[in-house]
Amino acid sequence: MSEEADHDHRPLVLMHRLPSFALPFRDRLHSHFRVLDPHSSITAGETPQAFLSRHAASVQALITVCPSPVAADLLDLLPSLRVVVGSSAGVDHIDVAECHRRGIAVTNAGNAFSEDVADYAVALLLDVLRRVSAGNRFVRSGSWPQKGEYPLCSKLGGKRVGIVGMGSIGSEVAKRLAAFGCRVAYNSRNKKPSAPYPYYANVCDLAVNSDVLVVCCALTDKTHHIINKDVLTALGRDGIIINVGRGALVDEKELVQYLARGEIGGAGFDVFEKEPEVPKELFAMDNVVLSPHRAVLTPESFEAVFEVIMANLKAFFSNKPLLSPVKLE
Ligand SMILES: O=CC(=O)O
Repeated sequence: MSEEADHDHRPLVLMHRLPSFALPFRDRLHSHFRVLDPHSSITAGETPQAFLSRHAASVQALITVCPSPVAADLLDLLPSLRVVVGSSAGVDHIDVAECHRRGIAVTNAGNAFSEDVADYAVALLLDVLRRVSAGNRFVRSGSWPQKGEYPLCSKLGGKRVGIVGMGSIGSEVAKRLAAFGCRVAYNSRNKKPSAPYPYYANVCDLAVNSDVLVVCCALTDKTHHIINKDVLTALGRDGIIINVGRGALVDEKELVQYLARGEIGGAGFDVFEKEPEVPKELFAMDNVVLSPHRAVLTPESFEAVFEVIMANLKAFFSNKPLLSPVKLE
């Protein structure tokens, strides 16, 4: 770093492995913080590890992007780190317990993505039920009208939708689907006084009473494979699974087999257990809609998340309450 930077007392913020489309935000951070960005500051031939050890000692804040892991090995390189500012809603890539053990605060994207993710969940569900993508393929392949009648699809209104995770994304999904005339119920760690829908403490009970499950809870040790064999069996052969949370919320291997055997009616995935790997069996299934983890990605969401990042950083360095702190489970 330059001598000038040595006399600059603004906190040093490391932007860790940010995708190139997030880089314009770097310039806007400059007004309040010194910004260390390996993308543009790394010396030719230097490894990211070597770059970090050169600058790490004074880094006080880390802006991180999912799924880049933040765990003990990275934290060991950053002895002055005081806050990890997550740019995603999910923080399963951050070892929150380890951060808290070291006295490092953690924040996430708060509600910045909730509306866009909820829109996307509805889009996937509509697509699976009404076969929009499948119809698109049918027409483009020249099958219409040569290959006979296109099969009937199914109406959204009136469906019993079980929402797994009634956080800010879940409540936006509920609001939208209630407006479509769906009967919404939910499962969450706790009953939410603010959610005017039937609550099921057990996901299997929710599945038995649902035509569709929309999965949008946080991935933790407790929710890993929350959608398992028992839940799929309870949902039944006409049931539909939409996952906009994290791949590992669903036992993907089981779900693929249930779909292959016709024991689940359809699925919409924005996330996968080992993304970007997608089980090949899904490619041939017309009752499945696949998406490359894009539910959050709109310019509007990006602007909103930048505001949240900035607000968290400013609050942290002026000893004010954080906007979206992540607490230990
Ligand atoms: O997947 C994206 C997020 O967690 O914000």
